[in-house]
Amino acid sequence: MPVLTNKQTNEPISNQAVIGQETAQENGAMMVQLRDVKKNYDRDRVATSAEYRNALVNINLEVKKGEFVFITGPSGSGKSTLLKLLYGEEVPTSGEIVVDECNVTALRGNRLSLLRRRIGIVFQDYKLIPQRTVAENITVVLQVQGYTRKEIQRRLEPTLKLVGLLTKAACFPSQLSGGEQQRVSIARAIVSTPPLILADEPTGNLDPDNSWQIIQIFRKLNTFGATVIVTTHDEQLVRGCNHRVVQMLDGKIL
Ligand SMILES: Nc1ncnc2c1ncn2[C@@H]1O[C@H](COP(=O)(O)OP(=O)(O)OP(=O)(O)O)[C@@H](O)[C@H]1O
Repeated sequence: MPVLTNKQTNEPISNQAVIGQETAQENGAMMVQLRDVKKNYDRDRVATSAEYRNALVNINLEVKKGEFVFITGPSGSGKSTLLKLLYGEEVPTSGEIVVDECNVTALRGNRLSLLRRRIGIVFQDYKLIPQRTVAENITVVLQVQGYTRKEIQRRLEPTLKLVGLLTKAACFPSQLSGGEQQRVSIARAIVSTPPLILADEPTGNLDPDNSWQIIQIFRKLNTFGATVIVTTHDEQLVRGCNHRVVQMLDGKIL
C-alpha cells in the first residue's frame, strides 16, 4: 500500500487507522460518474399531472478520486436524490451511475452492500442509537461487518481523536450537543476507512461555529485522501472554502 501523505504538508499520515486510503489521489481517476441520469419518483403521476417534474433531469457529473465537492441548490432541487442514487438507496429511472468503478445501477443484494461498505454516509439528523454510548454507536458497523474486537479497539481511539470526542466515548447521545452528535455520526461513517464520504446537509441543524467545525473535519479527511461530497444550503460555508461547487436547480446541474 502506498504511503499516504497530507496534501497540504506532504507529511506521511500516521493515523492510517482512520483513513488508510490506498485509492485516493490517483491522478485523475474517477470516484463518481453519472451519465444522462434521470429520476422520476412516480412515473404514473408524470402521465397524469402537468405540474409534476422529474426529481433529476439528464444529470452528467464526474468527481475525481480525492476531490472535495459541495452540491448546493434550493430545497427540492434534487441534492438528496443525487446522493441517494450514489449509495443505491434509490435507483435511477434511466442513465448510468458508476461509483468507485462499480456500476451502481446493476448492483443488487450483497454486491450493493459491499459497495456501501466503501461509502461513509452522514445525514442531517445524525441517526444515532439513543441507548448506545458514543463508542458503541461508532463501532456497531464494524461489529456487523465482522471486525475482530482487537481491530475495533485499534480503530476506535484515533477516530474519536480525529472528531475531537476522546473524552466522550462513554456518553450517550442525549448527553451531547448537536455538534457533538454530528461528530459521532461522522466518526461512525469513517471508522471503516471508506474512500468516499457522502454527507447530506450535515450542518443543517447546527449553528455557524459548529457547522464550520464539521466542515473542517471533512476537509481534514479530504487531505488524508478521502473523496468528499457534501450537500448544503449554506452559502457562507461554501464561500469559506475553496472547493468545487456543483449548483442544482429544478433537478438539473446549472
Ligand atoms: N420519496 C420521494 N417520493 C416522491 N418524490 C420525492 C421523494 N423524494 C424526493 N422527492 C421529490 O424529488 C424532488 C427532489 O427532492 P430532494 O429531496 O432530492 O431535494 P433536495 O434538494 O435534497 O431538497 P432539500 O434541500 O429540501 O433536502 C422534490 O421535488 C421532492 O419532492
